[in-house]
Amino acid sequence: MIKVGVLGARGRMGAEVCRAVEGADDMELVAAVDQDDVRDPLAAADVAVDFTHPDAVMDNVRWCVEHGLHVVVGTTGFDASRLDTVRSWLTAHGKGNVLIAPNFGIGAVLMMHFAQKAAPFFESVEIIELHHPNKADAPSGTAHRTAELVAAARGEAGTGPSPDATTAELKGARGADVDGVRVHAVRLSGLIAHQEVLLGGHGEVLTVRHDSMNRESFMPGVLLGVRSVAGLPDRLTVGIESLLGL
Ligand SMILES: NC(=O)C1=CN([C@@H]2O[C@H](COP(=O)(O)OP(=O)(O)OC[C@H]3O[C@@H](n4cnc5c(N)ncnc54)[C@H](O)[C@@H]3O)[C@@H](O)[C@H]2O)C=CC1
Ligand SMILES: O=C(O)C1=N[C@H](C(=O)O)C[C@H](O)C1
Repeated sequence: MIKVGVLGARGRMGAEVCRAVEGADDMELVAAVDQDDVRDPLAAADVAVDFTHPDAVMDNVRWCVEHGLHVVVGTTGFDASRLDTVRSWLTAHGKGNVLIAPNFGIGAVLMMHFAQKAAPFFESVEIIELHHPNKADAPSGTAHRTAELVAAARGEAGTGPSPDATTAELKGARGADVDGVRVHAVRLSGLIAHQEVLLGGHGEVLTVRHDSMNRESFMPGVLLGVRSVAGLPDRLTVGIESLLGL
């Protein structure tokens, strides 16, 4: 039986995780913690799951690593510097692994994988992510990671930069620049989480799109992460691609 604690338990995702854990035959929910709650009940867990806020997640991960817990992190906002900081905490503390994934949706992970494979074959690649208007960060962690993966694949293949003749731009019109890939963020009532990767070539456009229709869709990936984190080969794993054999 895997004992699970949830950080952000009263949030949109955290509440979904609590339900999923309580519905899993091989898991027990031992702690459900939210803002201003004491974290001590988490010490009874084998695995902590964090779906909080980019401004809160680092202190939560630090606390969990210091208490020897495995941590599954869905909260976004991780850059290379934050990942290096987590690595330093893991080096200082011998127990526990950390799995950080900007998206636990199986379809979304496949979208990122397909985009990474296709990107070197097209002259232009841009990303449009679309989310509910209650989202705190932009662009999304998924779009940021997709852009990083696309840029790395294009770099390895020697694919040049996407052509862009823009010389007069209203600030923000061309979106964010992530490793040379333009990322555009839409915030719209009625949406949950959606992303399109647009790949343009000579006389053709390939669109890779994923739609998360509800937050339950992320749970198979989250539960896979909870079941897998203890046995991962590295102390820190980013993304669940390796858990899916990609
Ligand atoms: N990796 C993935 O598959 C997914 C990641 N996310 C990410 O998860 C995060 C949360 O998203 P939502 O659940 O929609 O947000 P939300 O705002 O609905 O929930 C966040 C919860 O965390 C709580 N919280 C804030 N600071 C805290 C702290 N220091 N300790 C404990 N709890 C704290 C809040 O009170 C709130 O209940 C965001 O970063 C979002 O981008 C969201 C969906 C899927
Ligand atoms: O805030 C959300 O809702 C989501 N956040 C994650 C991200 O920033 O990529 C994952 C998914 O897009 C939903």
